[in-house]
Amino acid sequence: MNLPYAEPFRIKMVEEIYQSTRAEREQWLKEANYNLFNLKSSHVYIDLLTDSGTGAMSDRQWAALMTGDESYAGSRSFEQLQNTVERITGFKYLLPTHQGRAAENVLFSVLVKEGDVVPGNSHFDTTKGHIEFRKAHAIDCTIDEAFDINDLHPFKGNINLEKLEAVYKNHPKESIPFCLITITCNSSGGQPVSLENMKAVKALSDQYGIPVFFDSARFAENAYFIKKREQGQENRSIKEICKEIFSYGDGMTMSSKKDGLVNIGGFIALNSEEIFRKASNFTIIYEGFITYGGMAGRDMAALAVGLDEATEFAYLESRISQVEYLGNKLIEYGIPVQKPIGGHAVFIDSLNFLPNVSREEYPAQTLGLEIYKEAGIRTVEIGTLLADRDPETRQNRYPKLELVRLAIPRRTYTNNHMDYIATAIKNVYERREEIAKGYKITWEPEILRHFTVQLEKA
Ligand SMILES: Cc1ncc(COP(=O)(O)O)c(/C=N/[C@@H](Cc2ccccc2)C(=O)O)c1O
Repeated sequence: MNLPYAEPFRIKMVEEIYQSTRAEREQWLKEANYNLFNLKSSHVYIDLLTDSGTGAMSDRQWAALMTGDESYAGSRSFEQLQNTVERITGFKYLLPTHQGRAAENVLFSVLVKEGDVVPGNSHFDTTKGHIEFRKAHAIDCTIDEAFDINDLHPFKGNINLEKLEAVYKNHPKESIPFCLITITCNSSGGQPVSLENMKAVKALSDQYGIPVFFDSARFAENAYFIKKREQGQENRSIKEICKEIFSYGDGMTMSSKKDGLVNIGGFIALNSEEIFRKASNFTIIYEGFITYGGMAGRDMAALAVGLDEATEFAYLESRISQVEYLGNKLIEYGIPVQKPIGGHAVFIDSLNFLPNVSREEYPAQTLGLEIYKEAGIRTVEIGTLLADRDPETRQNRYPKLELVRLAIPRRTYTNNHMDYIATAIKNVYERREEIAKGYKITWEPEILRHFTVQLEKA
């Protein structure tokens, strides 16, 4: 009999988590203005709000913390990180930042100006926010299959080359600073981009003289899907595939809080010395000197180890199998989810789940609140709230998919927790007809409203 899969690690430290009653949770939601970001972590039993910075570090990463070099300039830890980034990505120049959106802020301060357009697959919230904040426009060229949750296309993060070429033809080259490929594609459900598509995007972009950058938050998970799903890749190592991925780009931004396996950190990595020099000035203004950029030496040391661990097949097989385990349980219960299951999260289609809640009353947010009430599980809305209002018309932008994301932190929960989550969602699904009213906004900020929006029952 074949031996079953099991984690390639054992647990050496645990952190207590707390159960609560439904009555307590209903009160806490009211106090939180029905925004799950406002809950105290001690009021959350299983936290699926994000996979960003919420994973567990390894013993070797904790050991690396003790060796951190906190020198202001020329830190040994920076050198370790720089060598690791170059070895994995091939990019020569490195600028650390305190997290991913800081890397976007620095790089876009150099490359993005008012009136520009930035095509790509689906840009995620802070990335789009940093483009629109500069009065530029993000253009989503994702393949149409990505928006049919039942279509089993293996690479739903792919860019439609006709859509991309139309952008290149309809806008002057000077107003297209770069094409951005997000790997994996968070907004379409943690869906990967194939090597073939990356290669074709790079060739088309070279033809029009447009640079290509990667938003690389979950690049290792993308490489895993390439190895498992793309013809001819099955015998290559994750690290070999990563090197080829980045060979199709001119640079990258990175939120190390995901596939860096650390709790804080980000970076920019580039081949262009000119862009590096210009971005260095903004790093000094916004983040810190260019050999630490808002990160402590110890965090850079832990990140150097984390990047090596995150690009190992055994770890990725374990991490992604757990997400798939939860996704398959929900599919077994008949719950509408984005398929194939994403790399870092399971995404529930709230429009199919709650047909009686109108889009104007934020069905995905409504479902997330019901799941919390049911079992103390925190999720996040990836739908109209996250999509923000149109910068010009200030009208709600209704995305094709109205999703509740169950983001699974790395090396943190067991499959018992996955079973608990699946049962809780099944319970809500069985009473979905009773849920007919959603929520309305009582206050929201100008941009990136989903983090701080305040709501009340409609
Ligand atoms: C593809 C991609 N590119 C850049 C960044 C910015 O990186 P950073 O500034 O956060 O380090 C992110 C952040 N993604 C977080 C954001 C979030 C959303 C909801 C709840 C909590 C957090 C998430 O998906 O969970 C990302 O996904």
